[in-house]
Amino acid sequence: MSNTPKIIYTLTDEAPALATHSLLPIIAAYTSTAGVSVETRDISLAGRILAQFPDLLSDEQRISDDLAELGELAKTPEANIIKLPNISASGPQLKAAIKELQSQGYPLPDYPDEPKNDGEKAIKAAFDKAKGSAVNPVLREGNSDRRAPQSVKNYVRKYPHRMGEWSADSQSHVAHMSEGDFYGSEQSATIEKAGKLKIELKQKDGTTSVLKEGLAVQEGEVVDASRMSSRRLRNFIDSEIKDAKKRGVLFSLHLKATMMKVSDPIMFGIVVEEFYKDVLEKHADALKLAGFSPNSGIGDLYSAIQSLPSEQQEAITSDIDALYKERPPMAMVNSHKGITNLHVPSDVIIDASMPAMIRDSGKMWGADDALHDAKAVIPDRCYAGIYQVTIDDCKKNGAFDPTTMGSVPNVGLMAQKAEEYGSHDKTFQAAADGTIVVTDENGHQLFSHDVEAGDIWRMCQTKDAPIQDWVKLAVTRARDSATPAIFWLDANRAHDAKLIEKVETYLKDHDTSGLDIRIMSPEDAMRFSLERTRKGEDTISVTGNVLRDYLTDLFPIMELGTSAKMLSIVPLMQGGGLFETGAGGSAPKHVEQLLEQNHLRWDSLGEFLALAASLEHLAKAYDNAKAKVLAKTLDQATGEFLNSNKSPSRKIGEIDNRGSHFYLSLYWAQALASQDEDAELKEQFSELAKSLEADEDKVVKELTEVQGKPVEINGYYHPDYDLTSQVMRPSATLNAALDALMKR
Ligand SMILES: NC(=O)C1=CN([C@@H]2O[C@H](COP(=O)(O)OP(=O)(O)OC[C@H]3O[C@@H](n4cnc5c(N)ncnc54)[C@H](OP(=O)(O)O)[C@@H]3O)[C@@H](O)[C@H]2O)C=CC1
Ligand SMILES: O=C(O)CCC(=O)C(=O)O
Ligand SMILES: [Mg+2]
Repeated sequence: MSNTPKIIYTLTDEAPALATHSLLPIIAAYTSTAGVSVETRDISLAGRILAQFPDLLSDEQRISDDLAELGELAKTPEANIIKLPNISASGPQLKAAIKELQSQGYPLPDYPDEPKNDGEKAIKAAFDKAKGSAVNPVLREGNSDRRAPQSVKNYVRKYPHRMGEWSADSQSHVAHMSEGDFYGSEQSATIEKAGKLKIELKQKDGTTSVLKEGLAVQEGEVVDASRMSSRRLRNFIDSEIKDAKKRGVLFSLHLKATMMKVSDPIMFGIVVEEFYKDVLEKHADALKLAGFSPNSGIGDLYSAIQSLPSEQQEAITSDIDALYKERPPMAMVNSHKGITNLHVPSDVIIDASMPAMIRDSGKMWGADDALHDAKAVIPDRCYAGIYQVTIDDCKKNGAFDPTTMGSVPNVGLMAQKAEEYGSHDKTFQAAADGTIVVTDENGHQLFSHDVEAGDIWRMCQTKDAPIQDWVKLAVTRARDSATPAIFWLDANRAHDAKLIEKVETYLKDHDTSGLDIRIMSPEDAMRFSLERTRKGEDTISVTGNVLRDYLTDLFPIMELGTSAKMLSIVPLMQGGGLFETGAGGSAPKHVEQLLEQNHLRWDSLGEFLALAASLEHLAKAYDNAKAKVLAKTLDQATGEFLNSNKSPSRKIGEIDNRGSHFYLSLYWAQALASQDEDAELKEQFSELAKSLEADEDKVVKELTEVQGKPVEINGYYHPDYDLTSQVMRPSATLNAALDALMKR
């Protein structure tokens, strides 16, 4: 253990990155009083891209690979990382970020969609390291513990968010495949002896190609493989488009093209091809020439065709407009701007999009700017059913009531790239008809799937140590909060059946006397948890990686209005701590509002909660009494902050993110001034508390009077740092007070 206590605060993207410019100076000033240093590391999309190309950049432009460094740090006991949400870039976002960096003078190459030689292949591979969910799997060397603290539940009971009303005759529903999907084809095995696996495609024509070899597996780890038939997916989409039209409901698609960065963009592309089939077939040659890629969404068509003659552009766009009349109405991301559900693969991300629909009466926005019932297409069956169960419950019992409902915290298996979310380097689209087989070093065959050209095949790994740690975490949580804990595992699914064996074994390692721990299929577990939650009872969900992601948006969004109010801890397996902020994303819409009106509605509650947990961890690890006092008083300040309802408003002229930071610092200083555990802190903060109290009106005025006008920060993915700081720190009075604290 090194001697200097250190917290690493991550610099990310969009709204959380903007908020950091205002919050970090407060955190740095307060923690400096306990001898804690706060260092930043850049894991933003722009930073991740630049770190890939050191040789192309000048000395001033070159930056270190902070993500790689943090990935290593996460494997050590010293790790104390506060991780804010970052962009998990889809193809279009990655290209936009590259373009912006090029325009700022960074000599980066273009993204080669179809690399033609080894040089281009290397460039694509470098960019792809920054693509999709590139950060979280690297840092998550532990399982996840996400919950709504009692203070937050109390706040919501006092200031409940709005929930849309549900009607029993809602036509909204989930549509999933009934055959040919990943669920139906899964094969699973537990590895008996460490070794190496090989994945091959044995083509019908007799040739064999190696897709991957030397894939290391550990003893006791669970591996599985499954296949999504592209033909069956196409058939399914075709019939669901017709069904949506017949029922008069919106057509919407819910995937996770960011986290599942290889398989889901392909599935997204197939849906785009089916929905716009007639137009895409009619103009196939022109669109090929223009470089349109369906996997990037129909938005890509509109940019690609710019290179075509204008008559051809018009012919294509008017055919699309005509097609919309034939097709079912589409769920919209932004009806004013004509952005549909199929525009960009990262616009509709299932973990957040399904809960938002369920919170809003089961409806989504149509092109007419009104809410309508919708068909939510979630092709694979592994997890689709949980949303249908929730919809059925709302139809029967009405919307959930945030003032009375219980809570569903989550203990999620995610360490060491567990399950589907670690499958990208083992996901392939079959180049030809044949069989994909997996064999070990002795030639023993583990899995075999017949595939047709275009099918998606993927393999997942779930290591044994993370499973043991997950079971332990579940038992600890159940004990600490005296709450039933349910393992959401489906005995009829090959992978889950293997996990059930392990869970049953590892539960015996712990004292579970008096605890209510059960294993249920996801749908039964959902029914059980919803029934309890309606009665105000809490139920811990213990799930794999995907359900961890889905449930930690679904329940917080119903219970708290947003997953930003979650406490999200990752106890790292080597003893360090990773403190994630909230469970949601980087809120691009919030950036838009800041740029247009200088108002940032981002709620940093997740950051406050994470910081308190990080300080508490640090206090224990370094036996630092002052850090302990800081953690305790920050908790009190957060309680007061919630109680006084100083969360950012959505309205111009009222306190926004920056105002909420001021109030947190005021309450934190007051709590430090009132405590008697540390006289030095008491003295330092008494003075600050007094000056902040005296200046409250002045600071709030300085923070709100700047609103209502557009601001410029010179970039979206890579804004100017100093300019952004100026925008985010408009109160000279608050800045001076913090400077004075730092100088002491
Ligand atoms: N951990 C991570 O790093 C994660 C990253 N992402 C990434 O974030 C980006 C955007 O994803 P998206 O699915 O749109 O989800 P977001 O969570 O960013 O946004 C959905 C909506 O949730 C609300 N919201 C989210 N966070 C806050 C907050 N702190 N305060 C107030 N409201 C909040 C906002 O609602 P309203 O507009 O009504 O205010 C927002 O528009 C993507 O690039 C995605 O890959 C997504 C999830 C996790
Ligand atoms: O890493 C990502 O892309 C998203 C992560 C996420 O949604 C989550 O962990 O809840
Ligand atoms: Mg999520």
